[in-house]
Amino acid sequence: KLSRSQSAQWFAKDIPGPQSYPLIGSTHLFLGSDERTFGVVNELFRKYGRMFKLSLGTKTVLCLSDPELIQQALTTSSCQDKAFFYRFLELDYGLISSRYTDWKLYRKLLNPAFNQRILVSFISIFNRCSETMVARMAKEEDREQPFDVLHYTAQCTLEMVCASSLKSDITDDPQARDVCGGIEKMCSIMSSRLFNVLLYSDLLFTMTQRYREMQKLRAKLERVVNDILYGRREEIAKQRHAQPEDEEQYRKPMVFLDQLLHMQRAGQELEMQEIESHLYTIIGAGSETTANQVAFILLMLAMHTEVQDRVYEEIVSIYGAGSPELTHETISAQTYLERVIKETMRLFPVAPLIGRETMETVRLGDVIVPAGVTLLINILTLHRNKELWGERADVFDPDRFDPGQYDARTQHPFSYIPFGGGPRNCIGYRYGMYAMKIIVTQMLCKYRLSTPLTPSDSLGLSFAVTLKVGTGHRIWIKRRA
Ligand code: HEM
Repeated sequence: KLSRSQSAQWFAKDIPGPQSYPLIGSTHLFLGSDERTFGVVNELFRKYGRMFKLSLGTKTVLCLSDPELIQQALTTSSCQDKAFFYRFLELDYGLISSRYTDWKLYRKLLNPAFNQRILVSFISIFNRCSETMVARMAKEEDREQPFDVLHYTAQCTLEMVCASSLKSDITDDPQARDVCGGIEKMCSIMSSRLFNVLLYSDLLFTMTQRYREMQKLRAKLERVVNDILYGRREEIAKQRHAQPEDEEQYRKPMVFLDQLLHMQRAGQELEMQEIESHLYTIIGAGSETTANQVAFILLMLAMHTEVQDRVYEEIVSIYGAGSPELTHETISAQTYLERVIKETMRLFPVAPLIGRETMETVRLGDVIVPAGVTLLINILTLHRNKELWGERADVFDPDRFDPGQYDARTQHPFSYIPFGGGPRNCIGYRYGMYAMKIIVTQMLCKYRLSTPLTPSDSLGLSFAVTLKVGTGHRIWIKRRA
């Protein structure tokens, strides 16, 4: 009888892939800087196309590039466990990493916290946080050296998530400001384990300097999160004491933290460890992704000033001059901005690598895949595949998403998945779209953006859970008349 890893290797014997050696697999290919490693990964996806196998230590990873296979992997119920490397996030109970069986209940109970009515009620919060961010940026006006706009968007999106989903105002809190850089650094340490087989062992990892650094960063984050969590818990207890909740009130959708604190499993509240895991997940997933994505959007607008002018014209035509009055209706009317966001997410999807694990034998295309095999999807190379996006796949062209040009009948639905796909897609995609639209609108109302970077420059992309740029999202800002 074959062991799980032997049967995983055996089924893949005829599938093409790079040279692999005992114990290390193909990880020798990934030595060097993060930028080089990500470059090699992307090159492999481009070279092998449809499907190839990659051995990471003793793990067999099936890499998928074909939208049909990706759709199967993301939607089939027996592929809904997360890949082994999500364990490195150390968020075992949060939505992103949890086991499929636990996840089903979590997702069902947390979905209402992202319903349309709750999101619309966040617009004023997002607007206030964006205005604060733009006001902070005044010190960068007309500077000779460009600055990395990510520093500002990271603080802004963290404040947004805390104020909306966690009901906690952390504006200008120095502890919280520290946390932004901390989350970014933690992501970089966690993702560095993926292509370094020596760090798969928790024991070896705990002996490294990176681990110690991670513990320190986590302790800082814990202080902020605990203040929020225990503060809100006490408030709810006081409210309950003053006015006990009736059945109807209890069933009303609440914001994320309240929904979590009311969540019950078999009549019992969740363990504190589970609640904390959910909180870290939502803070990381909600702020890191949106901050990086919006930084890419601002960089693209700075690079393509004709596109920026069109977005600005649309803003003026909807809001007139002066401070914009943002509502669900006006934001929905910003259709050109939406195309710009979609096109940026095509070229620079901030969650570029996602993975699943087969839970039982499953057929993917013409291959029978046993249980325990990791499936890896590279959203960045999928979105730049010339067979799916044409010869100009690498060119930034928001009109690609003009409803007159975009043909949903010929474009495979899984050729564009910036928010993932299937049941474990992004729970916050509408939240993220609102937040990004509002930040960009506030930025462009006040500033005209430019950058020394050009479309032909290499941005030095790398993977650190989210997509990173070596050059930084460097822009200049000039106040509009
Ligand atoms: C531009 C913004 C965003 C992008 C590009 C993005 C992207 C993604 C992707 C690709 C996934 C799937 C991960 C996988 O398959 O393993 C995901 C999942 C998730 N995202 Fe987002 N996300 C964004 C914003 C947000 C926001 C604002 C929140 C919350 C406030 C959020 C919370 C989550 C959660 C909790 C999951 C796990 C869902 C589950 O498995 O049930 N994301 N996101």
